[in-house]
Amino acid sequence: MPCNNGSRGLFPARTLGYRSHMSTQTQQKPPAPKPKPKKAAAKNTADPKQTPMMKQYFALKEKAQDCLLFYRMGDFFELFFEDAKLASAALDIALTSRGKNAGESVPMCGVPVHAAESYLAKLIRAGFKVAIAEQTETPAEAKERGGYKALVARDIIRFVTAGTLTEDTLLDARSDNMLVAVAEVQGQIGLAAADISTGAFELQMIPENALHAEISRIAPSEIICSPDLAGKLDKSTEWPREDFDSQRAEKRLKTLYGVSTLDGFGDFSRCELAAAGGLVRYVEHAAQDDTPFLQPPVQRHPGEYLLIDSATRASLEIERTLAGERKGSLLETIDRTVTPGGARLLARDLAAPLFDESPINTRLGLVQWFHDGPAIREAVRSALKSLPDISRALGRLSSGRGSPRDLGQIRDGLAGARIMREQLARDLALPEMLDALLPSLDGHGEMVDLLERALVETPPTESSSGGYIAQGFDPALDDLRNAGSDGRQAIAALESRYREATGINTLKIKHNAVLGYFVEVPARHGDALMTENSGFTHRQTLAGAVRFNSTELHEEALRVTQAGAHALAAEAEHFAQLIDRVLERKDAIRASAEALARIDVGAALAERAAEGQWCRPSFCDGNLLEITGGRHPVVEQALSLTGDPFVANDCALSHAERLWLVSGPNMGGKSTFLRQNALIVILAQAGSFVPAASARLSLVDRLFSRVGASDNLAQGRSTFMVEMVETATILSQATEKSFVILDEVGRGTSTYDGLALAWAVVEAVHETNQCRCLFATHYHELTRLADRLDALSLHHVRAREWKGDLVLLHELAKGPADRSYGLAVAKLAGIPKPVLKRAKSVLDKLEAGKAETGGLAAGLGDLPLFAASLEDGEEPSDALREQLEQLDIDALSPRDALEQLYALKALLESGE
Ligand SMILES: Nc1ncnc2c1ncn2[C@@H]1O[C@H](COP(=O)(O)OP(=O)(O)OP(=O)(O)O)[C@@H](O)[C@H]1O
Repeated sequence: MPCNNGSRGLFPARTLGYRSHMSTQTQQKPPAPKPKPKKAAAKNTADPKQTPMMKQYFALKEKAQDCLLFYRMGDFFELFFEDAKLASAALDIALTSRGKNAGESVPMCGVPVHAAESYLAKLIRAGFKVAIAEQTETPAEAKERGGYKALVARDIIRFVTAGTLTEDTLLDARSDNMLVAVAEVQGQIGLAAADISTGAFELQMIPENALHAEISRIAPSEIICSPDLAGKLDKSTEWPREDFDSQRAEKRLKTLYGVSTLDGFGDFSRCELAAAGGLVRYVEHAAQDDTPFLQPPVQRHPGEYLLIDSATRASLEIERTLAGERKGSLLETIDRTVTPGGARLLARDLAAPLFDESPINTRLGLVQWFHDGPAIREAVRSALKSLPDISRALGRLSSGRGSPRDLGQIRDGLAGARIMREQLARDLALPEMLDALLPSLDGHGEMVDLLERALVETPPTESSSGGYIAQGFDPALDDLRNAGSDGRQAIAALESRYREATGINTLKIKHNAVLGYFVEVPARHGDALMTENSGFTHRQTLAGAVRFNSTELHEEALRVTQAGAHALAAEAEHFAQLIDRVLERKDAIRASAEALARIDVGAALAERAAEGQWCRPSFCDGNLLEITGGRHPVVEQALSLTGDPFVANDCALSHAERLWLVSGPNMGGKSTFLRQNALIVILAQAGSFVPAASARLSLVDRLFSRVGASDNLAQGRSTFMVEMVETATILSQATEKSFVILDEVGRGTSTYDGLALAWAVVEAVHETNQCRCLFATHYHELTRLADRLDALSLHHVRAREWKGDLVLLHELAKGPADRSYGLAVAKLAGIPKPVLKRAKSVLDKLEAGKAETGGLAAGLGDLPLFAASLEDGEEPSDALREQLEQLDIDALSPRDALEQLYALKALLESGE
């Protein structure tokens, strides 16, 4: 039975030699993680008559826990029991059965080994995890060990999970693939995030209320956490608490990086260490104790970034639309990167805009340089296009899953980087960012030369068949190859000689995997070669042909196969040495990859800016947001497909005019205006030009967006409840430096309740949070607030009725809207005429009533302001509270404490 010893993908070259190492490692492993029975596992029914194979299967399944078990049998990975049912349904492949267990037939399905990656991709995407059980010895070894009937030993060589992938075919080239681990130590939360495919690794300590926002920024493929946190995190996998122990974690990290102290990487808190330790252990487990490829951890400080909570992130459709699509998102609209590394970096930048002017300006300087130099931009972008993804090639090589093609990619990527450096260095006035990046594009000369000499031009993705070491690199290898080809020529010559000698023109020398080389003649000539002195030995008779061997053929064949085997071994040795050489320089290679990605992002943003006539934003102190001619990039792009122009609008917020109340008809463009300003803030702080004629802003620390109730954000909770939860978050967290967009707060409930809430929220934002805010509303009554709130001003989107039809101008103007145009919009939408007519008569009645009673907001005229009413509410004295405040608990003996409790209780009952 062949054992795959290819060098890439799921089947690292270590499958066989790995055995002893694995068995010792397996014994040392900490207790297996508690299974999370997300998907049903195979049912292990004890059956006294179980075959040895079934016993082995169940032992492996026990180890695989909540993963589907791919059990290697010959050229197939087989799945049994529940696993087979789940996989056959998910993969749409036939479910069969094999033998019996506990009297019932065993469901089974299988996938061919050579196509396993594509099936795996499907399963992982469907949310499964898969354990790969390989044969760890050959049938011959098994026979030697345990006699004729011995079962081939198998073991799990890898757990394939969404967060621990490295294979090209299983990953999206343009997105990071993040694994997150969360740990809690003494009430503090640590978060570790890593992309195993590139080795990126970051740690941070975060307040619990920022955890979800951070997870939504990272958008991980997989989350693991200790059992006590499992309830707090959706879609997470529990992992044993001991792996999150901070002391063990520290040791694990020191071993991983071969250092005696972690001080050189940062001053990590216990919770950060715990999270990092859990993550490293999980990755080690997934790769069955292979050392994970992880860069030294980078410490992240939340204060360095613009904070965006998950609801805001979702509603602004930054990386994905509300429907979960990349298409239609801000990212898709601005992404002009030409390399996968650049695309991933742009997504990261956009997910975490900065809160520090200096690095933003450094990024903007790069964009500006490419913006102002279309020729160099074009040249750089076309050079980048042809470069391979070095980060991921390096990731695969580091994790032992590399192929000769990955070495070729490193060679081509670094050669390209060197040329790019030469090209860029010709310019004397480089921006600060390029000055800093250029040195890391070079310095690999010797290694690139080596790879150029050693590898063929297009190395294969499989190392097992050889053929990737270039001719002339190793004379001994060339000799072996020559010996092989001499042998093959000699065999060809032998064929002609035999034809002549036997007079059989149809005689052929052929080769197959079972017999090796043999002489074949049609059946009718078989007898002629059967004679004793013919020099041929009979091997096989088929229906139409007879096959023979000969001493000469045997000798030549031996020469060919031996030379071939030696050549393969020589290539494998070179392969291992070349990988070592590359890994010696992995930090420098990674720096080159990062520099290329940054250059790609800079040039891509410049390209986008030039395409859309975007401007460079500038920053100032205070609380300003001054945009002239601002546009919504996604809506503008959508409109351009139909040829409709986008109407640009200005926004001018400052501390003295920090709250704009925007009213106007439905479909008038209120939401678009609100969102475009939020997107401009994100783009600016991410270091991009922005879709506007000019933009000046003071840095925003937190961005909040609360979208209209009809926008279908709510899933699981009622729409109004979601609206209120999000509004509550804004009111409790927005600071003077924040920017808030509130779209139709209060719409999701009865008119009176809605208006009352909207009213109170506007007052609170104005008086307490004092942040910059755009507030869109249909409650005309709110305009009265302009009289009492100094920093609130009124604006509306313009519309006109022309010949009975509504014309939406999408243009923002000062002052309140004159009317709501609700019926006119309904007409536009095609509401039947009788319904419209009826609505009109109801409206007339309502308006007549409003004139009599003063309308919905009658009686609000003498309502005290929000802040004033708060003060009123806080005033009454409270003896109980006062007495409690005076208590010095630390100074109390237990007896005194009890007495105090009695006294407090008595006070409460006295009603004072
Ligand atoms: N500035 C603009 N220029 C051109 N078209 C625009 C502009 N703003 C909005 N639109 C168009 O109008 C549509 C509706 O805009 P939007 O959703 O912002 O209106 P709205 O006032 O918030 O409506 P509602 O009150 O019903 O929520 C957009 O999808 C877009 O097609």
